[in-house]
Amino acid sequence: MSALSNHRFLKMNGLGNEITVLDLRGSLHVVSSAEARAIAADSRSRFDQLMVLHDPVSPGTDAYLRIYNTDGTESGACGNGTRCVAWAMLADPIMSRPVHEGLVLETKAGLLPVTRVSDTVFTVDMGPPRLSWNEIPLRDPYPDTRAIAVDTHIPEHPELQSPSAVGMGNPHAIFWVENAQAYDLTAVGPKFEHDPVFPERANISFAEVVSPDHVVLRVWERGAGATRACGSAACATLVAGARKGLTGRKAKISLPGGDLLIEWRESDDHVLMTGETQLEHEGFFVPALFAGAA
Ligand SMILES: N[C@@H](CCC[C@H](N)C(=O)O)C(=O)O
Repeated sequence: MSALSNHRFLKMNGLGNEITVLDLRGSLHVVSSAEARAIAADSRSRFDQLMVLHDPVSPGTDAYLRIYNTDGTESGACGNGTRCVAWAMLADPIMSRPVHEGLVLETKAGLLPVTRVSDTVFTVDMGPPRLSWNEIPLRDPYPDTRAIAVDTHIPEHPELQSPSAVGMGNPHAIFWVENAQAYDLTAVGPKFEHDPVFPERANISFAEVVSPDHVVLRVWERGAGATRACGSAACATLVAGARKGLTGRKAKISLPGGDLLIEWRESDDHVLMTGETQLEHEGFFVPALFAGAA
């Protein structure tokens, strides 16, 4: 029987980005790719990202997070999911413990300090953007210009060329377009996600600048497909927009699921993301879910 059988989970969302939160603190179990896919396949626990809490690793942190996409692959960052985890650690009657309000979470990509703005609104310090080609990562060296633009295109859309590339603990490519609604994400997204220029694949964004402090964004997520919101993509977009002179260092990023406020702080180069979280329901994994999943 899987260690996850009968285990409690929370189904949440961050602006419609579907998040399942699982608390494995106190356990040595590491969710396998097959277990993550099985959890994603069930309608009660369906997710774009599965956020798994483990015991803290580095001194001064409150939990270590493993983040899984729908396809079972792991990511170093998920902004919307991090806000959901913070809510669970502070407000869920079972997951919350008497911790201080200023949480510090850790992922394989680094530290994520979180502060609570109101009951359901949190700010995540997503850290500094990664702008060199080997940190994003890209296949080939690119000079660090005002906005790194990578050479990728698909024949069906000759206008979609040279997206900005930014790492936010995960790889992002941003196309600057006149109308973000004009693209069929399911047709175009996977082609760019798997472009060999991105050795670890990439999250693909279509960004429409409304004004220097407002961008409309649609995102095809690596390993999860079209989602209603992607926090790290919103951060990457603001950074790339500011470097290109299209936006200021603070902007509202409007996604299909709602708005995120993003600030690229001048004093320490960190990117701050503020937005809502919502609890949908709690549940328990039925043992049959993991039949055949190692
Ligand atoms: N939705 C997330 C990003 C999730 C990770 C991504 N799909 C990846 O594999 O890089 C967010 O809110 O940041």
